[in-house]
Amino acid sequence: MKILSAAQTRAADAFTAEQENIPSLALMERAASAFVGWFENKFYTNRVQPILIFCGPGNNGGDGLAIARLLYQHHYPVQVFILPAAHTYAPDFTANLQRLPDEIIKTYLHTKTDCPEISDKTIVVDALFGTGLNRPLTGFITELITQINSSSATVVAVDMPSGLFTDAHNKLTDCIVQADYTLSFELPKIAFLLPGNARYVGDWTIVPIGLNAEFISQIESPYFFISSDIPATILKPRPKYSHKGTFGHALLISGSYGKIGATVLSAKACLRSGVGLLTVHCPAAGYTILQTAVPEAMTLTDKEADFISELPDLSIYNAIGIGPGLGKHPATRQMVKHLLNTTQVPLVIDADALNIIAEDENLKNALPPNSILTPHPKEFERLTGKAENDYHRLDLLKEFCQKHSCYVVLKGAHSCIGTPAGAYYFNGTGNPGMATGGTGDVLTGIITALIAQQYSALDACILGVYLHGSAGDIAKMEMGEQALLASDLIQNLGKAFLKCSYLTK
Ligand SMILES: NC(=O)C1=CN([C@@H]2O[C@H](COP(=O)(O)OP(=O)(O)OC[C@H]3O[C@@H](n4cnc5c(N)ncnc54)[C@H](O)[C@@H]3O)[C@@H](O)[C@H]2O)[C@H](O)CC1
Ligand SMILES: [K+]
Repeated sequence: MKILSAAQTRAADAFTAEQENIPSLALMERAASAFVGWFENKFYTNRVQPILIFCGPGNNGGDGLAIARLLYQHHYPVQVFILPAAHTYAPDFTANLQRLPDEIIKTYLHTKTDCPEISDKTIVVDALFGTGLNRPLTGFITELITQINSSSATVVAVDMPSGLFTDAHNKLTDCIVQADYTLSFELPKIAFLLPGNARYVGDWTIVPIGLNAEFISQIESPYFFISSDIPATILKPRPKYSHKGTFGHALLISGSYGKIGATVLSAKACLRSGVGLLTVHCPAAGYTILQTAVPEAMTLTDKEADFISELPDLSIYNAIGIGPGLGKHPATRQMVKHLLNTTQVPLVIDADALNIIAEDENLKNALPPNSILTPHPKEFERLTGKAENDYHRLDLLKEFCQKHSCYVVLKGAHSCIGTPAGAYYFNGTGNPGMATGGTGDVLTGIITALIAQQYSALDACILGVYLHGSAGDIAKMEMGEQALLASDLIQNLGKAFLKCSYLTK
């Protein structure tokens, strides 16, 4: 699914209104009724809690007024608070103000003293500003927002938490609504996918309002959100007359003393992701562990007991994953250097292999084209230097991928894949239960298996992060978040593949 900027969203809005002959007021009504549908589902038993709806002067405020009318018609106790307009109110705002039933109490807010008390039991609907925000909020509005944020009310933002830019950096000092929920229209916003904005956006949901699909498919955007639509088109069925040679032979270079568990996790994930054959090269100390824990994998041992110092013959492998549990012994560093200088097979690089590469500019420049790097934010910082903010980090991601012709999976709540073409793909699956040791090793195994099966680097990254998160979500349904282990992801990879394959039908 494409992610549009604020300006592109406005264009899609205008195009839909014009081409489909839908007045913008009708589009606003769709948005309001989609909001109310979601709201009733969420708070359906509740006709007692007062609902305070704060409306700004633009179309976001217009949504708020339409929402107030619809909720009132559904017998919710709503009150409306209206900000003054600097110049004029948006036409659809005015139209909805005229349609507001007289029974709804409406208050114009001019100064802080006009602001209502916001008790714990209240639901606040934030319809102050949406995608039209064009500068940080100032003056009396910030006092109102501070009051909303310091209350214990449940805060629901319409389209955007007010004060948050849709696609640009906010300063830490900007005044922004801290919503518990954000209900947004048609497509996710970039701002929802960045870790620094989590405290403003809360739990976000997208509802369709029927913007013109053709227009959206034609518009150029470097940003994509991975929901089931993309992976379902990528996943390839296994042909009837296939054999293990059809699905590639992967090599996993992994492990050091005390970290053979990472190798086991990565190897199992690789095997559970459809690879034809897997060979693991590990320190000699890992031999019995691997042969026992992962009998399906062939095991090659290093001459060293506790770390990896040498490379096997690489000529028979069509995918190489390196890094989980590797350690940074000087001999291991040499091995990594040797690998980068001798192979043209794209690599899947994780953990200490990334750290070793980060410490040597020559190694970064030696990355085989189309390699895939899977850093967490700290490893990414070692590779590129410190980012000033989330948007700057996206710039660094793009620069790195372009400079080194590689793909980077920047891991996080919405893992972001950067590509050499300058695109960004944000993942939509996964949950906080996956923030536990070993889940990264599992991802390396999955992506390595997909590369071995001849998926392109981009498809392997997209399908890999999606299945990884989906396996986590399936595991969460059984055991919640706290008890979730990396092994549970492996256990549920089969179900994640099945779920994805049903969507391809
Ligand atoms: N996306 C869609 O398809 C639909 C969106 N809808 C809703 O419309 C808003 C966007 O509305 P817009 O009128 O463009 O902008 P806002 O309401 O967010 O605000 C514009 C309003 O505010 C003034 N302003 C901007 N920044 C500031 C500031 N820092 N301080 C004070 N005032 C500011 C600006 O000058 C305007 O007067 C979108 O989010 C949806 O909620 C449609 O309802 C349905 C279709
Ligand atoms: K809002």
